[in-house]
Amino acid sequence: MELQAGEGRVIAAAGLGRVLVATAVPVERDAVAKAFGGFSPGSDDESLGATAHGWTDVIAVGVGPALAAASTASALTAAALRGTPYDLVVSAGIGGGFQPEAPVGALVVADEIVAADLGAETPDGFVSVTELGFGTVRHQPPEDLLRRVADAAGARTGAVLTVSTVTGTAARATALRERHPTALAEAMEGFGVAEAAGAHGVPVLEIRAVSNPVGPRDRAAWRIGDALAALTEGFGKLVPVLESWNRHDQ
Ligand SMILES: O=C(O)c1cccc(C(=O)CC[C@H]2O[C@@H](n3cnc4c(=O)[nH]cnc43)[C@H](O)[C@@H]2O)c1
Repeated sequence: MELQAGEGRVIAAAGLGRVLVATAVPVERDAVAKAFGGFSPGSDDESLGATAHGWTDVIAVGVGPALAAASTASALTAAALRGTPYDLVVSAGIGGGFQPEAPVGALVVADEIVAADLGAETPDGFVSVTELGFGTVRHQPPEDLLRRVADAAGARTGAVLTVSTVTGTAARATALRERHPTALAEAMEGFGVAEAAGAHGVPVLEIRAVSNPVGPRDRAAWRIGDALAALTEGFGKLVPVLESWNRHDQ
């Protein structure tokens, strides 16, 4: 069914969920929006660059966990104040893939969203803020939904790490994998988006298309165009899953 801008409220009223997709940068936002048939006029929130697709808004929230958290929280609050709250938040974009499990061009759906460098270095190694007694370093997407999304999109599932510094050495890639053996990808926004969603009591997913291997810095190895194409193709396949998702499925 082709939806026009503005129909989101009607659909939400009928019980289907409203979805906020948060990418870091506009080129990722546009790649996701393409899967929904491109932009529709009548954005719900022009100041945040939101683009209405009936039941889904796709916005660029900025690079890094702090800006992503602040922008996502603003969008969630604005929607709630309008009386059209979101039922699901999806952090999406390109990311680094741990080799060989997540090759360039692969799609990864997070079964855990982990803040991998939020903690303290000690003589005995890294200690997370949770181990230090402060807050959480992980968010758990709804199991049933993430499996349905991954199956539909042909994606791998595993932990997606959020880092503030892009990994640039083999030693750091190895250290991350030792601490997080199920990690398939790293990126810079997922945990921030998840913290905002958690503060609003809204479930979260993270979907990453692999643009580069996690490891020694090699700009020539980036395949951003391929990753953006994979993002569009993946979202195209999972639109029906999101369309039928309902917060009562949680
Ligand atoms: O300068 C570098 O070596 C470098 C390598 C990979 C990515 C970057 C970025 O500045 C992109 C940050 C942007 O893209 C996401 N992203 C893509 N690949 C990775 C990665 O390997 N590790 C972390 N983040 C990545 C990220 O979510 C940001 O939105 C620079």
